[in-house]
Amino acid sequence: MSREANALVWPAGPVPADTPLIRLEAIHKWCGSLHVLKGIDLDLASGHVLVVIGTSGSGKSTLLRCIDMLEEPTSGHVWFKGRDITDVRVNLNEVRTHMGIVFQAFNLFPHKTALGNITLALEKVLHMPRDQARERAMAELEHVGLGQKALSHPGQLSGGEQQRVAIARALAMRPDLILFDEVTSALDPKLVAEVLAVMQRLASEGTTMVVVTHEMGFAREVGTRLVFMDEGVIVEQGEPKAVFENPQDERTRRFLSSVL
Ligand SMILES: Nc1ncnc2c1ncn2[C@@H]1O[C@H](COP(=O)(O)OP(=O)(O)OP(=O)(O)O)[C@@H](O)[C@H]1O
Repeated sequence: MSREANALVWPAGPVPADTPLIRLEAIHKWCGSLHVLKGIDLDLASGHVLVVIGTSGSGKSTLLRCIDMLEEPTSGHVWFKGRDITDVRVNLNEVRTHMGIVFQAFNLFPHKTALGNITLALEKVLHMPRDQARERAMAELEHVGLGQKALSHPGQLSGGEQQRVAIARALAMRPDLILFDEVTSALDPKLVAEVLAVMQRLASEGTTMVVVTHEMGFAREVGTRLVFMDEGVIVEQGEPKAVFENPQDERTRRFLSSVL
């Protein structure tokens, strides 16, 4: 059965107060003969900023993409607000309107303005009337400090500004959480700080976020929970400052001493 043909109603009624926003249960992911995720269990409550750090190729981005099922786990379950979204009856397009994702590549339409890119998403995905969509898009551009650049095209914006437009586009959908997949990795170092500052502001406003990052300062200072991955497993997790100051596992110690 194709998922798009499915019409399981979302969300499935009231969610009990103690249900985690996201629960990953025994997630395995194979890519051909490569065992990329080797049994991931993870709960995330609303309001947290979960930072995922680790060695290159350890499976961080794959883990992130399993959360919104852009990568389908080979086995295991992903629960979102108490519903198992690995269930083939769930319409993933519907689920994804509740989860924003921002990638390393900005994925903006070059022929549309910053405002037009966000308005279009609201019209197409949420079927919002144009005037209302423009109003919300403008508010989100102001939110990320780009109100003055609303009518600029992506080619007229710096990489940092384009990424902030992409963040505003994700915010405009009013998702329950936003996934950030190495969003500063392609940026000129001097533009990284402006994007991280926007993310820090969102965190301080209580936005639930999962952030795959190589920015250790951000991970330590802004994260409320930290996961360290190596070779497809979560080696260590905890409160970020505690993990940075007193890593328990030798692999975490080795990694932190190589990057700090
Ligand atoms: N679709 C795929 N097909 C084949 N191999 C894949 C696929 N997706 C991921 N991999 C492999 O899985 C491993 C984990 O990749 P992933 O991008 O999740 O790691 P990462 O921790 O985010 O790495 P980095 O920090 O370098 O971006 C890598 O060896 C990668 O080459």
